[in-house]
Amino acid sequence: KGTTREQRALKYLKEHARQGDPDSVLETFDEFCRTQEWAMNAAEEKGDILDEIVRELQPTTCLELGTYCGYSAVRIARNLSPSARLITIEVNPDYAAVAREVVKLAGLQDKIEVINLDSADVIRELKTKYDVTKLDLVFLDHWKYLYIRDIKLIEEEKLLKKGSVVFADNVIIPGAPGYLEYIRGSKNYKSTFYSVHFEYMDDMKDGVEKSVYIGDE
Ligand SMILES: COCc1ccccc1-c1cc(O)c2[nH]cnc(=O)c2c1
Ligand SMILES: [Mg+2]
Repeated sequence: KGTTREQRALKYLKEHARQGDPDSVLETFDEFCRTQEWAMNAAEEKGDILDEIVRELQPTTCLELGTYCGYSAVRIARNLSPSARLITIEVNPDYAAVAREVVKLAGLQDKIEVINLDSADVIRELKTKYDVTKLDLVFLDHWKYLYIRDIKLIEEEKLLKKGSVVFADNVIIPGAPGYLEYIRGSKNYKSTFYSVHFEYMDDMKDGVEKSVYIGDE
């Protein structure tokens, strides 16, 4: 058809969602994934846990690795306080382009910055180029073998503080064994595993891991 799945999803959102209404964008995206085409959104049970974390933590500075079409970026940002910000990194230019449109459709372009670069390169520049001092929330949802690389980089950059939350998707499917071993073995985190359904699949189980940073600042 010449269009990509992500472009078809965006078209559906533009035709069916209410402009400027994040809840409508998310509901419409869920409807698309349930009725038209599956997409790898941190939705349903995963999204509910994410909502709970954001509402309880009330983070000021959030970092998401793996924007895809912007579903979880909108899900996070819709619950942020007025001055709070989300930086989301997407290495794939086609995904980043769609995500920027979805963020605009939700009316959240003032809270969300989509960066189309490699996550490691951006993490190294968060303090100098992106005016970040500390990260209150990190959401890992990009390539699973990069979770451990990037969390170590975030620690090296001293971007976490006591109480910062690192939330990781897909720790069962596709799985992030190295990351789980690392984070659960580290004295600097208190980790909790949640068994959840895989997005939009009632007969498949996945897992998400919530880790609270308790280490030295
Ligand atoms: C394109 O693969 C889709 C797929 C197929 C089978 C199993 C898992 C996944 C999957 C699920 C997710 O939530 C994901 N989240 C972020 N980056 C991913 O690559 C990713 C992959
Ligand atoms: Mg995921």
